[in-house]
This record gives sequence, structure tokens and C-alpha cells, in this order.
Amino acid sequence: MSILLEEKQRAFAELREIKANLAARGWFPATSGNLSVRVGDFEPEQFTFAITSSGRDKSVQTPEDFLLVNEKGVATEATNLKPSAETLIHSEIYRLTGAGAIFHVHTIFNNLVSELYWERKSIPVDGVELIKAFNIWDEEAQIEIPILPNYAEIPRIAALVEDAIIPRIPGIVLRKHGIYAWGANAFEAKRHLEAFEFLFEYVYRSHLLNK
Ligand SMILES: CSCCC(=O)C(=O)COP(=O)(O)O
Ligand SMILES: [Zn+2]
Repeated sequence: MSILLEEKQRAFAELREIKANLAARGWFPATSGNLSVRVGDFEPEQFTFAITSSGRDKSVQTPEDFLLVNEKGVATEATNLKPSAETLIHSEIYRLTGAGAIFHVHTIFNNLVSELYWERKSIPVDGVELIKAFNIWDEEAQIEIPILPNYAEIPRIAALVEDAIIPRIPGIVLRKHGIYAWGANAFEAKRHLEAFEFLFEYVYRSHLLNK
């Protein structure tokens, strides 16, 4: 699949902007986190996406921050850059959802609630207005946000994604690790990520209040 230079530049510019925005909130501590945006045509078995390079300080902007990879996570252009260590999780989410963008961050609140609700394997949220950010408009909606184990081997986590995805919930949490939030495009993925983080803080604080 050939990607036009223009499409690549647009994707990198989008990632650069979202990276700076999320970094300003402190959502990439210690080089953690990764971001991707899909580029070009999509078929579940063949697609391309732009993703952050691995291990870099995501709070600084450099010419080496992003690269293009295919659905197997292999670079599609000659480069010395290494894609995110978690690229296979992005690939699997794209394959299964056809999303346009995926953002992954580690925060204190997503780590805390993933442990608090680990045995349940999902984080319950009841009747909070911001659930509407997921386009769920029922009054007093109740949702469950899935939690997966944080295995050291990324392919083992990727293999669990298919069974974990709940179609109306655009995110998955890894235990004591972080969240993957996605959307049809970068605007929607950011809205979803912000909603998840708001809800995690709400869930954690209400747990303390009810103790
Ligand atoms: C120091 S963070 C450990 C790896 C991780 O969870 C992460 O999100 C960043 O990995 P990447 O390879 O995308 O930099
Ligand atoms: Zn991570």
C-alpha cells in the first residue's frame, strides 16, 4: 500500500500536536506512553499507521519522533527508528475496530483503578455524565471498562485484546500499566482518553469517600 507524502506529513503533524498536548498534562512520565494515527486505506488484514518511536522522551519534539508501520508493526520505509514496544497492541486494536487513532498513557489514576478492580476484570462506572463522551446517552448509564493483565510479552497481551473489547467502550486498561483509548480519528480518540481519565479519577475518589 503506498502512502502519499502528504498523508504521512498530516499524520505526523497530528501526532506532534497531540503529543505536546498530552505531555503538558504530565501524561507521559518517564518516556511512557505511545500514540498512533492510521494512514491510507483500511482492510483488517492490510493497513498502515504512524506511531511514536520507542523509548523517547515524549515531552520533547524532535524529527525522530514518529515512523510508519504496517499491520504487522514493521516499518514501511527505511529508517533507524524503532516503533513503540507496544505497537502490536495498536495493530490488534486497528484490526478489530477499524479505528483511526489510538492513544496510550500511564497515569496514577488509571494505574490505581486497574488494581482496585483487578479481580472484577473491569472498572465499573455508574451514571456519570461524562459517559456521554462515548456516545452513550442512556440516563444513568452503567459501563464496565475492561482490564487486561500486564504481561511482559506484548504478543501475549495482544492475543487477549479481541475477547476484551466491548464494542461501545473505546478503551482497554492494562493492570498497573495504563490505558489504550481509540476513536474514529485523533479528535475522537482524545475526547475518549480525556473522558476515561476523568472517570478513573472519579471512581478512585468516590471509592475513598465511601470507605
Ligand atoms: C518506561 S515505560 C515502559 C514501556 C511502556 O509501557 C510504554 O508505554 C512506552 O513504550 P514505548 O516503546 O512506546 O516508548
Ligand atoms: Zn505503556
